[in-house]
Amino acid sequence: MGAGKTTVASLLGEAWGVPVRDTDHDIEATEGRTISDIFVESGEDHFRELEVTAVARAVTEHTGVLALGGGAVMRAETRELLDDVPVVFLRVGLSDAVKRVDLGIGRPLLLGNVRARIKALLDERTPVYESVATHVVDTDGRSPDEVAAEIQELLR
Ligand SMILES: Nc1ncnc2c1ncn2[C@@H]1O[C@H](COP(=O)(O)OP(=O)(O)OP(=O)(O)O)[C@@H](O)[C@H]1O
Ligand SMILES: O=C(O)C1=C[C@@H](O)[C@@H](O)[C@H](O)C1
Ligand SMILES: [Mg+2]
Repeated sequence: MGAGKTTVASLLGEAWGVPVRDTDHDIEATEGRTISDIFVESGEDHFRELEVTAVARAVTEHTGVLALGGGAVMRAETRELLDDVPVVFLRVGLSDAVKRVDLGIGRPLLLGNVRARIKALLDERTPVYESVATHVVDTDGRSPDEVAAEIQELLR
């Protein structure tokens, strides 16, 4: 969270003239409720089920840039769906992530101590992100435009 997936996907879509999708947005549109409400009303496990379906649908229907939710690749089913496509891991360190997530509002997994929650998630997830990624781009201290430019070079 706060790595810039949504922001950078949108910049890449503009640069390449291709459609952009974001599975978090797809889930909110299909459900007619926010991610926060889904977590509170139905729980994280239910959100993860919706997320697998959303990624499967996007991978089938969509050609262009796809931004995932921050926890999507923690599910093996989702990782398998990404086997045949380039996957960019936007790496962010604790301090830049904390600055970017605006107290964690709208990000239910960050409720409580935002810094501690991000640290725990980064520790748990970084090896998985690295294993799924075909490309890794550092985002600390760099603007979204700089990050998007590096990805354009990598995927040229
Ligand atoms: N490289 C960057 N430098 C500074 N701010 C950034 C950068 N990338 C994104 N941001 C800002 O950080 C915030 C979070 O970005 P964004 O929503 O794109 O992250 P995300 O990875 O999609 O998060 P989530 O996993 O919650 O969907 C936004 O306000 C965005 O403008
Ligand atoms: O990192 C996560 O687990 C999440 C990230 C967001 O993109 C949303 O998918 C949701 O807030 C959960
Ligand atoms: Mg996002």
